[in-house]
Amino acid sequence: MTLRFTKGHGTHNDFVLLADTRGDLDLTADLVRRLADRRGGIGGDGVIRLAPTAAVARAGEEVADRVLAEEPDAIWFMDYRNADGSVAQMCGNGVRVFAAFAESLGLADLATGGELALGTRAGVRRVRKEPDGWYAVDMGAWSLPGGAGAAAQGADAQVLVAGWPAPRPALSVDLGNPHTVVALPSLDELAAADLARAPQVEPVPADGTNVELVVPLDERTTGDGASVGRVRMRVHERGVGETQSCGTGACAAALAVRTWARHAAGDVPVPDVWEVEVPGGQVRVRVLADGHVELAGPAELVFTGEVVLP
Ligand SMILES: N[C@@H](CCC[C@H](N)C(=O)O)C(=O)O
Repeated sequence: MTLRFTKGHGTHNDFVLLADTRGDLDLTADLVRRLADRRGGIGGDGVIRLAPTAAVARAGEEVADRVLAEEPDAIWFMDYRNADGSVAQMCGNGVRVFAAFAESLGLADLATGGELALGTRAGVRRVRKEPDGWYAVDMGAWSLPGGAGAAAQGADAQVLVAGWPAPRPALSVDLGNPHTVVALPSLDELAAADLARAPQVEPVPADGTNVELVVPLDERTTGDGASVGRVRMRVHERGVGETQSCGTGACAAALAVRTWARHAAGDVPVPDVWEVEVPGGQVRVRVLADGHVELAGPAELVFTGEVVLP
């Protein structure tokens, strides 16, 4: 049997995309691992199945029922799997690439100012295309699981990266999927960090976490006088390892740095727009007034092919 696929990426966070428009593909963890394998398969940080939201609901995922109740137009669902075969709730770069994939299949038209509402395990996500070709996603509500106490302290966890003499304080941020963000004092330390092994997080998160190492950079001022925050980050993704980018991680990084800046600055306003540099490029994070956060960045489809399944 052969399976058609498309390979795509968002700032080099790369995915194998499968168009399961009838919703009958049995995407087992073993199949995901084989497709994502960089030597024996196609290779990717994750596998994305585009399936009818109704089919995902029929398969027993209650979140798909909630998606359709909230937004009946969200007829397509992003079934996201990490490279190790585990299921993840959300993928920010993946949503943008999913939108580009849906356009390529004729399932969405974003060129004329339209919007694509899609289902994910973290709820409905809405994507629009900007004039420069970037995709902007309303990533929904974010939160600090540690609450106001963690915001005031700047930390509710500790992270130990291999080779560090001691753990460092870290802030948990929820983007529909879990993140733990650690500030480093210099770009040299960021570059030197050993992310080949999974960082140790305390308290140990029940469902694992994605870990972002961040260095806040100087703000820049735009032509109209607005301040834009800047952050550089590296990420170790749950279920994958170090990746070149992570969209939900970029949002978590910007939100953590903004939280730290707010507490350090007292009443001085902090930027709502943040440019996040990742090894694979740059994305933009905008903190919205309604408690949501928006992620914008590129999405590329690279090639299509067929894989032979045993
Ligand atoms: N790369 C993603 C996040 C993918 C899921 C993550 N590894 C998890 O398990 O939560 C992104 O761009 O957000």
